[in-house]
Amino acid sequence: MELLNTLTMKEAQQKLKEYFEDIRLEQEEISILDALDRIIWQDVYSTINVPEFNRSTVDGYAVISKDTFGASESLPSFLKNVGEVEMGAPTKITLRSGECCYVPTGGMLPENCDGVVMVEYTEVLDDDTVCIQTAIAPKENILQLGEDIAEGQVVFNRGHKLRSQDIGVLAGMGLTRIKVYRKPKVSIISTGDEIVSPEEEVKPGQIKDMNTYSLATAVMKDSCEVVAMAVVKDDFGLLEDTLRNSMEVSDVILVSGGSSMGTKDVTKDVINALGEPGVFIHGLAVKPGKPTIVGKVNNKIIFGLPGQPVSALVIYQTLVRYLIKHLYGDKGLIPYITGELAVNIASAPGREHYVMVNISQENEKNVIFPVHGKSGLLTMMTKSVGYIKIDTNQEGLIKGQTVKVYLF
Ligand SMILES: Nc1nc2c(c(=O)[nH]1)N[C@H]1C(S)=C(S)[C@@H](COP(=O)(O)OP(=O)(O)OC[C@H]3O[C@@H](n4cnc5c(N)ncnc54)[C@H](O)[C@@H]3O)O[C@H]1N2
Ligand code: MOO
Repeated sequence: MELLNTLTMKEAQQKLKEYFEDIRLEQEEISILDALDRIIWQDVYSTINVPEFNRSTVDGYAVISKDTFGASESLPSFLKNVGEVEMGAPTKITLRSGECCYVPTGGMLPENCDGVVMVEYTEVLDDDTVCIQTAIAPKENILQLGEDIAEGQVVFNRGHKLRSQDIGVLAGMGLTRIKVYRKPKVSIISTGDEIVSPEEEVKPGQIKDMNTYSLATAVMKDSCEVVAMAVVKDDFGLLEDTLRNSMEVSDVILVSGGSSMGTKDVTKDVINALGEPGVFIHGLAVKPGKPTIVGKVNNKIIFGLPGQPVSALVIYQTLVRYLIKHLYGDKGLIPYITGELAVNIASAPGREHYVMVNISQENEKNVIFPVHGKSGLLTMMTKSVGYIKIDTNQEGLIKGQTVKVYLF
């Protein structure tokens, strides 16, 4: 019997990169309101300064900071009040030594002003005189022209994934449309004679489909477009037809089930029948997820994920996501947090283990608890916040050891 020729996860990622080096997504231009979590296509330069004028960050009196040096509540400085800055309008005031003027938060600073004293530290003595009860340093309580973004500056690099704060900055630079990578189009196919739709009643031996739903939503979360979903019986011809149709409309196809060594596990043979180069990975030295398949046909990427719901999602997170990020040039690192293991965790060397975990916070420390279970039991993942990795050659991890938790 053929044995799975297992690669480490790193080797598999490397191989994926080699096979798909030539596949790139095109760009599209979209409104920034639709751009959350999308990946920037080209470096973004600012054509303006932000802010576009020197402005105050407090409600107070615009001053020449030197005029306040040495001032205190008991020994205040007295400055001549020469007027008021209007919000949202330019000011013509130019301060001379010994003068001040009222400026609201965000208001334009008068010429020569290099700081603002908060109103709390001032007292208006009469129409002409303001008593300053504190000293301020040069540049205190002001934002200078271009201090946030300078004209001509590269604000975002190609490959950056847009977050809400980034979209705010784009708006601040006057950009309401942005070029991003087109979303990868993904088809999700679940195989198995036993799989029925969640709305259907199950007969003995049948189960309700989980993988289509968990994988489709995982893919959406990674800024991909789900173009087709199908449940297919374990039948060579049916799966071949479904895959052929999916290849017409998708960049990536995720098949779950039928990846192992059973007589009805046909995913690998079907991918090979579709064309060259066909399957180039079958078997990973990981747990869960050992029978994973990856193939390439006509520049389309086909994953054969293990049918077990946990294995399918774990391989999605560790391998499929790696490829998706590569496709759209996302340079973002996979975030993790660290914590201390609450207990020993055993592991057999030879495979990289992914152990689901939960976190509790004790004495301001993250304490990490494993959530054990079989890879057919998806609630193992619903009870967890992420997973830790145990290296291929490690025999386990020890209580108290610091570990990285990759969050879902
Ligand atoms: N002789 C061997 N048997 C198995 C091996 C092996 O190396 N040698 N590997 C085991 C491992 S590890 C896994 S994981 C599974 C993978 O099996 P398949 O990819 O062939 O998947 P199926 O047999 O079709 O299904 C496995 C299991 O998952 C359930 N399933 C499938 N699809 C769905 C779905 N869409 N929603 C919910 N649950 C699903 C299915 O009913 C099965 O219970 O192979 C082991 N065997
Ligand atoms: O490794 Mo399989 O992927 O768990 O049950």
